[in-house]
Amino acid sequence: NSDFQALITFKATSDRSNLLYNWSNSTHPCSWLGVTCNSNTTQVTRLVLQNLNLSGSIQPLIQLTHLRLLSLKYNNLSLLSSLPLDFSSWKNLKLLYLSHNLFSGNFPSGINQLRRLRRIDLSFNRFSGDIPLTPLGQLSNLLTLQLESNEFTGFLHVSLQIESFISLIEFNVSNNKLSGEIPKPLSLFPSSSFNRNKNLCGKPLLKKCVNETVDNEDPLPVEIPSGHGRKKISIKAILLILLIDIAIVAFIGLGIFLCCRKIKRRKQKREIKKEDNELKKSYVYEYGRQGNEELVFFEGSKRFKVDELLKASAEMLGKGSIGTTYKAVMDNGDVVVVKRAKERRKKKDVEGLLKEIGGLRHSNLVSLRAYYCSKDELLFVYDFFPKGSLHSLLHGNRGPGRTPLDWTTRLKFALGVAEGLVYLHNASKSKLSHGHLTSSNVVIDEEGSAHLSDVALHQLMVTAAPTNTEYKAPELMLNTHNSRKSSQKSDVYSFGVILLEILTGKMAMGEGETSLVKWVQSVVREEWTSEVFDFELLRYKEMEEEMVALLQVALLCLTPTPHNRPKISVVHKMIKDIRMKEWGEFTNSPMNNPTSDSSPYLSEGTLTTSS
Ligand SMILES: Nc1ncnc2c1ncn2[C@@H]1O[C@H](COP(=O)(O)OP(=O)(O)OP(=O)(O)O)[C@@H](O)[C@H]1O
Repeated sequence: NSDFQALITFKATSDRSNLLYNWSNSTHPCSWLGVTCNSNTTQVTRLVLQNLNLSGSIQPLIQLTHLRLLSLKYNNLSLLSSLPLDFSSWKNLKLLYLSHNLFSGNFPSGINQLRRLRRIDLSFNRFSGDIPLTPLGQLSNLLTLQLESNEFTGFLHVSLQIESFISLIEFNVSNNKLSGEIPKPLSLFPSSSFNRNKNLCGKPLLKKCVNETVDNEDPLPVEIPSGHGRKKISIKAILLILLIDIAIVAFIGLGIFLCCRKIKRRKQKREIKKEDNELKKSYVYEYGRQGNEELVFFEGSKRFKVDELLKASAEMLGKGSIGTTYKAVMDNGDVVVVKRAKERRKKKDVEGLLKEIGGLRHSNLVSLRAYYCSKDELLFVYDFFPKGSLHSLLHGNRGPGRTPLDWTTRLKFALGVAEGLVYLHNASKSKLSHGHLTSSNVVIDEEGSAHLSDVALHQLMVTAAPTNTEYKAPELMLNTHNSRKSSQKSDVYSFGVILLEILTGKMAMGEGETSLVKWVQSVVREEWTSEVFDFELLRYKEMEEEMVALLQVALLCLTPTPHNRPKISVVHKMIKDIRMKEWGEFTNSPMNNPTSDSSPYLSEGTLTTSS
């Protein structure tokens, strides 16, 4: 086996202190210190040999083509002779940690071909020469690039044609010998990323760059013939004319773009208005024709008449599998959500279950305030939650300007949803279940608490089935005859999917062909657990244990057979146990303090108990 042969050669040349004493023929190489293999124990996938006084060359390890993690931190490894390092054979490598060694020479070649790379740490070595930033910028999965405390020279050149370093969250080239201006894509990193480079200048460093182009007479005047003989136009003037031309074209383009957008928006508004009118019309029609149907309110709600609801200005929030949801602002300022079901039902068939649903009261549920059921119309009235859904907080506006969701807030959402479900599952003898738990059916209040909406609504419907199959438990997918019959155990499965969304920041449908559930399960199987977490969570390194614990809870909820899936009360307890500190402290979360100008990330500090 070439992998094992490579390990033996490496030990022979590098382990002079014989600290790799169990690397012997009497045991299988996959059980050797620091070695992890694939499932058929034929190839090495991880090699972690830190602080083992290893010296000499890593050349033999280049053979390990299935490596995903290589960490050789804190050794005395270097290059033998003047052989250049070529890492291009490590096609599967995701994490590369070579810091605190004696590597020298140019930046190892072939790194920019390792498309799966997420972290590169070459810090505290003696690498010299240029940093090939433009090729490295094409590594679209790269999260960290640590090159500090080496002897790199030259300019930090980044090609602007490509969206360089779009994924990078940590970058450090401090304490090198770099010079010139820091390019724009990198200037967003803190000054600590660039400090101690004598000749580096520009943002974020305080040192301004002095324009080195000499402003003397134009060295190369260009002669252009004119009607009156020859006139000299400088290169500067030509550039200026070109720039003005480009600006005019851009201006016209922008004008056209804005016009198109305005027309499109007007069209959308007209469509929404049409839908609103439709809603109003149907009320008028019903009310006018039958005259005897009214909204049925549940205990504790402020009451109003259907015609008051009619006068309200309505805005469509979205269309779901049940029907269309509107936000309605009444004349007295009251704001409610009206859900208009696609399906018509006879009042006698639904009022029993609706009474049960209307009687549910819990701080993590959206209470049904009222319903309206006539021959042609079925409406549900709820309170309005201005912060919107968990889905929009997690996945909305993922571009620049997004406010990241900190870990504590996410953990609080998870606990809130679990608490709502525990209440729901124990609220009645009829063993109510939610039936369509998704992140868009979890809305968030002003205090940052999660509330389950659309509770049990699908159980009222005959034809409308939940469309988002990503949340459906396997037993609902397989049993077509009974596929609409959700259960408390299928709620637990859907909750598992929501937990994965909270942890990964990815949508349930996943990317490409693979659903989120399948993707997470495959990554975890390959022991890349921490790789699944949302990059917004990567800065909470000290809380990774809590994330891993919540991931384990999520995977338990996703157990394929309902019989082996835990009850929600067990799941709730497990989430509660993740953080042993008082959960009451969550009220300090920045979600609850919108006036706080501190970064959301700082909220983690508020968790330390005073005791
Ligand atoms: N009480 C509420 N307050 C604020 N927003 C709400 C409320 N109820 C629902 N919404 C939002 O309105 C939008 C439309 O909701 P709707 O339930 O009709 O569809 P959906 O949740 O996207 O789809 P489906 O329920 O079929 O999965 C969603 O973005 C949802 O988060």
